[in-house]
Amino acid sequence: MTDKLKPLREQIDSIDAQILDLLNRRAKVAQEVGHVKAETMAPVFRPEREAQVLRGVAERNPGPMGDHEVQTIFREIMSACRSLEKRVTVAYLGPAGTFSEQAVYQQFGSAVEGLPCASIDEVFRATEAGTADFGVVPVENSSEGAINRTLDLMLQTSLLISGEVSIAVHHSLMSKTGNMDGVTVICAHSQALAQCQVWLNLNYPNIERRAVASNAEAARMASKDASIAAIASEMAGEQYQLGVVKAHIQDDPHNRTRFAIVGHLQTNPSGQDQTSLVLAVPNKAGAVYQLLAPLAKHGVSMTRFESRPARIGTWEYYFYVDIEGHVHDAAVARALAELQDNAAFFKVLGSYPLSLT
Ligand SMILES: O=C(O)C(=O)C[C@]1(C(=O)O)C=C[C@@H](O)C=C1
Repeated sequence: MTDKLKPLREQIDSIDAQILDLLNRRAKVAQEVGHVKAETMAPVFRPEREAQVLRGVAERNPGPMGDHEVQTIFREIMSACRSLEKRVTVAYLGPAGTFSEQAVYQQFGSAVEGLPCASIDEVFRATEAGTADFGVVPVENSSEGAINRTLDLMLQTSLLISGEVSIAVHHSLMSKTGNMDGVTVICAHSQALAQCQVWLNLNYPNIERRAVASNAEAARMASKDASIAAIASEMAGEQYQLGVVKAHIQDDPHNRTRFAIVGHLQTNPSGQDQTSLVLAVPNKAGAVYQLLAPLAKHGVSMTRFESRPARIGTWEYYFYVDIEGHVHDAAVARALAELQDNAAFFKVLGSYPLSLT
């Protein structure tokens, strides 16, 4: 056994030495890129370039390593190289251990400075003020729909969307002891309580449910008090040393949340992009149909259409629309110019690479 292992491990050692050498050669080139960018004040984080690199390695991957695993490794390599140019600070809805934090690492890799914020409003404020280079905010959940606060803030902000991330959301019921003995209340964010309501009605119909600021806050509370159980990610549970009563209790096994990366950056085309808009029309028959007609005329696909009541009285609704393509694509530019002419309100929230997952 050991005789057979020894030469194989020697091969691995030799390959590791080559990988290490290549990684550092890549890092030195990234440092040079950093110097060029510093001279021209160019942005360090380039989402379109990172998306192209990650798509490229998956396309060229001969296996046996899976495409997702290869992309995860290259995401970390770019994160480490980027941090040699500048360590990017990213604000998110905290505390640490939330799905928002997971979204930060999924987009930026682990060589990033996370800035946990108490609310979605604060994520926008910190990014607008430059305390953080970027912010990560939840946009919609596959079972609960839009995150209305984010949509409302998108309307007012000067920030642009520069990327999106989709996270699989798995909730676990956890407590200090790992069982429900003596538990009188189950705490979680209201969204998580809603996403687990069928399971909770079946299994713990008589235990009080209490909405708190975040799932991570629920986990922190449960770590201090044995009468409290929390619904949170297992990552949050580990952080607060909770025992798992039952894993994956969300009603929809495919539950996902989509997050937007917001910042001051205008992202260049990556080849596979999406553009987010907010629109409003005068309140008359056929207005929405007319408004969207230029998209069909120029062959631009709409991938999302969401309405929010306007609370200022002038128009009835704001429409949040995602379309395929980048504002710099000729067909998209033509469609948007015509669309803007018919709209009572028109705002481009940003063009950015489609998320990998
Ligand atoms: O190509 C660049 O602009 C780089 O800075 C290099 C690099 C990389 O490591 O590949 C790092 C950071 C950017 O976000 C994109 C790519």
